[in-house]
Formats: sequence, C-alpha cells, structure tokens
Amino acid sequence: MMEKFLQQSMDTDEKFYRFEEQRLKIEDKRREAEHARELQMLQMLGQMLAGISSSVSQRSQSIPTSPPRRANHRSYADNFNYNAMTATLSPPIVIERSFSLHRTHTLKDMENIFQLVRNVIPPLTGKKHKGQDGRIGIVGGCREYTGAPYFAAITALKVGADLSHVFCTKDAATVIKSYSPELIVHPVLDSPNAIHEVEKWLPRLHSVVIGPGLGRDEVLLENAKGIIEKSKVKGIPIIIDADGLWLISQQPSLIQGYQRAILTPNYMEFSRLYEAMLRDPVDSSDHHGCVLRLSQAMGNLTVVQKGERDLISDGEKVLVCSHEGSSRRCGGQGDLLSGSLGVLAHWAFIAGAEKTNGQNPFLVAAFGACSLTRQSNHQAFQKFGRSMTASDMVSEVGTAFNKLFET
Ligand SMILES: NC(=O)C1=CN([C@@H]2O[C@H](COP(=O)(O)OP(=O)(O)OC[C@H]3O[C@@H](n4cnc5c(N)ncnc54)[C@H](OP(=O)(O)O)[C@@H]3O)[C@@H](O)[C@H]2O)[C@@H](O)CC1
Ligand SMILES: Nc1ncnc2c1ncn2[C@@H]1O[C@H](COP(=O)(O)OP(=O)(O)OP(=O)(O)O)[C@@H](O)[C@H]1O
Repeated sequence: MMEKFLQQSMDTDEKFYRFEEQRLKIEDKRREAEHARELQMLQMLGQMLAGISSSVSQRSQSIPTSPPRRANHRSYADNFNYNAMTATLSPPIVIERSFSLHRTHTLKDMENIFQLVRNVIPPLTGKKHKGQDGRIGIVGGCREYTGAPYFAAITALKVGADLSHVFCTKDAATVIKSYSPELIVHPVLDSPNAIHEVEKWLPRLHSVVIGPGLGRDEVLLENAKGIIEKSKVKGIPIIIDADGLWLISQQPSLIQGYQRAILTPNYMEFSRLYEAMLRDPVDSSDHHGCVLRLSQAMGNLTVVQKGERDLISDGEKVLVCSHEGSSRRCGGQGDLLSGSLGVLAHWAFIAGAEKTNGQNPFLVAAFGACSLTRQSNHQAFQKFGRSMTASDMVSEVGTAFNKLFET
C-alpha cells in the first residue's frame, strides 16, 4: 500500500518536473528573443550617441566590449568611480537560473552558491576581538514602527555580527531598548544634527541598513538622505529597504551607480522603483527582465526582488532563490532579510574574489540572506503554523544558519 502510494507520488513529481522543464524551455526561448531585440536597440542607440558629441562617442565606442566597472571590493575607503553610461548600454546579459525546477540542476546549482556563501563566513577563532566579525548600523525606527529596526538589528546579531547599532528617533529608542539589551540604540534620528550624530559612528561600522521602520516623515527622510551620502563617501556597503526605498524612488540619483548598495524591494517597492526609473509599468510576464533592467538603470547595483521566488540581479546575472519557506506572510520578514544581509554583505565584501569564485560578492550575500530568511520561516512555520510571527522566525535564525551553512 505504502509502496504504491510512494510510486504514485514519484510519478506525479516526475510529470510535474517534465512539464516545468518544457515550460522553462519556452520561457528561455522567449527571453533570448527579447534580449536579442534589446541588444539590437542598444547598438542602434550607441550609434546614435556616437554622432551626438565626441566625448559621448568615445564612451559609447568602448562600451560594447567592456562590462561596467566594478568598485574595488577590497577596501571601504577606496575612491568610488562609476560611469552610469556603461550600465545603460552594458551588453553582457547572462541569465543564470540558480534554482530551476529541474531537480538535478536545482540541487547542483543551489549547492554551488551555498558553497560560496559558506566560503565567505569568517571562522570563529580565539584570536579575534569584539567587533571584528561585524558592526552593523540600522537606520530606522520612529514613533509608529519600532518592530522593524529591532527585527533587522537582532537578526544581524543572530547571524554573527558582534555589534548591532540602531539609529532611531527619540520616541522609538526606549521602546527598542526594552525589547533587547543586546542592541545599542542611539536616539538621534530626529535631532537637529542627526546626520552628524550618525556620521560620527560611520568609521566604526562595516555596513548600514537604511529604512526598516523609518516612516515617511520629511525630516527623517532628509536625514536618511544625508546618512546615505556620508556612507557613500566612506565606501560602506549600504542595504536599502522599506521606507529607504520610498526615498530612492523619489530621488534615484542618491544611490544610482553606487555598486556597494543593495536594494531589497518587495512587490510594491519594486513597482514604484521600476516606474520611477524605466517610465514603464512592470511587465508581469517577464520578472527576470524587469529585475535585470532595474539593476542596469540604477547603475548595476544589486537588486533583490522579494516574493514567491526571490530574484537577485546585478544587471549582468539573475539568481533565483526559491528555497522552501512557507505560505505564512506575517509582517517583519523583510526586516530579517535586510538585517542578515547587512552582515553577509560585509563578510562577502571583505572575503576577496577567490572566496566568491569571482562572483559579485553582493549576489552571493543576497542569495545567502534570502535562503536564510526562507529557512527561518520554514522552521518557524513547522512549529507554529498560522500563529507564527516574525519573532518566531528570529528564534530560528541560529539553527537555520547552521543547517544551511555550517553542516
Ligand atoms: N512591526 C513593525 O514595526 C513593522 C514595520 N514595518 C514597516 O512599515 C513601514 C511600511 O512598510 P510597508 O511594506 O507596509 O509599506 P508599503 O511599501 O507602502 O507597502 C504597503 C502596501 O503595499 C501593498 N503590498 C505590499 N506587498 C505586496 C505584495 N506582495 N503584493 C501586492 N501588494 C503588496 C499593500 O497593499 P494592500 O494589500 O494593503 O492593498 C500595502 O498597501 C516600513 O517602515 C516598514 O519597515 C514592516 O517592516 C512590518 C513590520
Ligand atoms: N509568496 C511568497 N512565498 C514565499 N516566500 C515569500 C513570499 N513573499 C515573500 N517571501 C519571502 O519573505 C521575505 C520577505 O519578503 P516580503 O515581501 O514579505 O518583504 P517586506 O514586505 O519588505 O517585509 P516587511 O513586512 O518586513 O516589510 C523574503 O525572504 C521573501 O523571499
């Protein structure tokens, strides 16, 4: 009886995967045709620009053979130099399906990227001092939203950062402190010299996460803008989430071309950004193309489009993370993602090209953070089902991390 049931279940699986494989092949063909069309248009555009001015013509001639220049991933203090033009016209478009629905490829490709994530995790040794494995700053937290910055900051610690700072409004600070004695909370975000107060800490921070629970108050958004500008000058990796993305959709040039930034939009935030940058609505039949185009339009910075499947792109590749989570969609899950990404982005950034096998470290970090969030969700859902909350996910981060990256 049991054998028959298992056989039937395997047959059904087999049929499903065969069907999915066919569907993916058709989808790939359609995308290839679309990319060929895009390349043709880009070439025409390059020719048109060549005729406009000599300086533009020099740039457009060099573009077809050279991919966008990457920021040096080794030192935060290095000067940053990026030519936004190269992103708009960059031709090397490679779609990488890291997690296709075809079983054999799925496991192999997923495993390869997991291995890269494992490579960048710093070893725990007796030789380090406090702070060396990560000092992360979260900019957000106002009267309405105190949970979001807490979730991001505590997740950063649970992933393995040594210190987690929250820069929030005065109102929010006591509340956030009361959630956790582990967090360092600065009640400065609505003070008259907020930017300066945060800037003082920047030399000691390895990455900043801007936006969880920031709200949309004009003064707070203006202060967040100043903090982004100061962080850019210092070359610090910046993760922008939630209301930080609202700010970027109003003023994309604030982060455009800064390749040490990672944007983590949910469905709504992605649509807003896409429309602001591409002047077109999102094409719901081509999610890969949309995330690729948004990343290119932003100057090849890393974009993580969260959803049923997370799509991660740096304008050259698209990674897909469909690691099993659950159907429970309680608020706060994106905050866990941005907090864990703060740490992983720092680790991947300093790890060096040999550890990431030459891959963009921020793609590797984003894949790690998405998988970890989904795994935490999965484990918490197994225990609590419909009553699961973001706090339950936070409790699972440690075991989820061990399961994915340390076994
Ligand atoms: N405990 C706390 O403190 C928490 C605080 N948080 C903080 O809240 C702040 C605001 O963040 P946000 O994401 O709610 O704002 P926003 O972008 O306006 O989106 C809302 C609109 O988008 C829509 N919508 C969303 N997803 C969609 C989808 N997949 N598909 C389709 N539609 C979708 C949805 O539409 P609706 O379903 O209501 O019609 C809704 O209208 C921010 O600071 C954040 O950090 C949270 O982190 C949670 C925990
Ligand atoms: N339909 C889905 N199925 C499975 N996982 C999902 C689904 N939608 C989102 N997720 C996962 O949940 C996490 C957070 O995504 P979500 O879209 O909820 O972010 P958010 O709206 O910014 O969250 P927050 O409530 O913190 O603001 C991501 O890791 C994403 O992969």
